[in-house]
Amino acid sequence: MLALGKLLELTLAGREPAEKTQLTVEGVRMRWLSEGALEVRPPEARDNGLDLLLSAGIHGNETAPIELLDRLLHDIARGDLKPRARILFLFGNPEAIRRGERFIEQDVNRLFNGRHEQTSGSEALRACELERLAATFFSLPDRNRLHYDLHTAIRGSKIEQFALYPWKEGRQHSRLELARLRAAGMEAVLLQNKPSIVFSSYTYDKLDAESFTLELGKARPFGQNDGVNVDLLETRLKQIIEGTEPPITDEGLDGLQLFSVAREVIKHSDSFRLNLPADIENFSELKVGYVLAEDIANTRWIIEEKGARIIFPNPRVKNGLRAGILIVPTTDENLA
Ligand SMILES: O=C(O)CCC(=O)N[C@@H](CCC(=O)O)C(=O)O
Ligand SMILES: [Zn+2]
Repeated sequence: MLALGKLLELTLAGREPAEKTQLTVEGVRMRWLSEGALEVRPPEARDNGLDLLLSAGIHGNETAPIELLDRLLHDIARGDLKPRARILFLFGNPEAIRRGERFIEQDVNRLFNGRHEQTSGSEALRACELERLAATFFSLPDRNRLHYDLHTAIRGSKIEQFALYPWKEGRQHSRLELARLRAAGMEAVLLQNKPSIVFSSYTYDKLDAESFTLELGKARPFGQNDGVNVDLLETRLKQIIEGTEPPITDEGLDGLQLFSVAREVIKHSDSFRLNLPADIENFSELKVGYVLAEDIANTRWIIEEKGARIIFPNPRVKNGLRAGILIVPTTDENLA
């Protein structure tokens, strides 16, 4: 296998490769761009016009998605997977990956869409670099742009695999992309309804990609991901990469559950208290009238929405950040 196929090993060791560019026997060019960043380019005659950004390890302890990208890269470097798409592989937070932590000082996935400019430190610099790498990658005209930012969650979930679809004023969510996600094993999609500071929102909003955060299961250390079944996603990604994806029909979404955001629960102060059991699962339902959280000056978050569910509850986030998302079921009537 070509040495550049070992991007994860290089990243874990904090090493630069001796050769920055390598060619597979099929003429696929692999180019190391920066720590945890590698571009794959098919020979021009095989290029099908898709630019695919695959990122993982934006949170360093979410290892199943990192292992998945590592397998895809190995296959490409060995010549077993023959890309027709241009691909950018990104391991988001190398230092956090080395330490097995979600982040070191700041959550990188709260530093996009300009947020990194309002702060300092190595993770702000990394967010800036990830924006630059993505912007350069998605700068070629007349190409299809697709970004999957792969994650696993802190807690268990009533719905194991789901996607979050960013929002942009005047842009409709694509039914075709949702059908593709369904085929890739996603059981639900949260349709966002306002701007956000996560990586997928940056590439959706600023770079015109079809972008998604994908949640694939529960976060575990390297080598302990048997419980995270990414078979359907892995198969679909290989088909997308090789240009052999079965045609997606835009008719039924085949049971894909759709949700919209009712409210983001923001932690405003150190007095913030979340009234949920520590082991509550994502997508747990909350009854109308339930006092979900309390914060400074007797402010209370009370459930008003029928059918409300909670995802990503986390009272330990920094003040000013999202400590959970309240979601409600929605329909497919506004899809393009
Ligand atoms: O389990 C959790 O609480 C967080 C899992 C995770 O990292 N999710 C992403 C979602 C990004 C998005 O909103 O699109 C995150 O919180 O950064
Ligand atoms: Zn994550």
